[in-house]
Amino acid sequence: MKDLRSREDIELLVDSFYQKVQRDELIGYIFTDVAKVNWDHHLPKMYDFWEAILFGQKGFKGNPIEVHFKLNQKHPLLDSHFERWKSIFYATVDEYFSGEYAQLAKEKAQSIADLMFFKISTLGRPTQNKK
Ligand code: HEM
Repeated sequence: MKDLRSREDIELLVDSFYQKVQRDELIGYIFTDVAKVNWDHHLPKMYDFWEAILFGQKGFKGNPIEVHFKLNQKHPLLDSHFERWKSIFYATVDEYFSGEYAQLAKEKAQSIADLMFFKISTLGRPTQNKK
């Protein structure tokens, strides 16, 4: 199996990840019904995000903490949601890629997800962030 090395690889990973996310019974509706995500807009943004995280490219413009903070106010994001997000992400990486960068993608996803949940649950609305 090949490693995750190019923009094309990231596109495959991100497209496949969000296809699974949309169909997921625990978190899918947050994307499709709560946030009503415009995928034509969101997917290219996520390609840029992962290209920045993994390969240091400069294309990503956004404020993920702010976006999820607002989303959490609309609909509480729980620890269980983040755990599911991570497990789908890891499974998708492992389905297509293996190697140093595949490993890095999973480690970065974990640390960003955990930090994001920590910030949301401590600075956001603490009483709503119980499991
Ligand atoms: C249960 C967990 C999560 C949920 C429900 C969630 C949901 C969302 C939603 C609804 C958006 C806005 C999409 C749009 O309308 O354009 C978004 C944006 C985004 N998400 Fe998440 N997300 C989660 C976890 C994560 C994690 C762990 C990461 C990173 C590792 C991440 C990275 C991003 C980025 C980079 C954006 C774009 C931010 C921007 O536009 O500035 N998300 N997410």
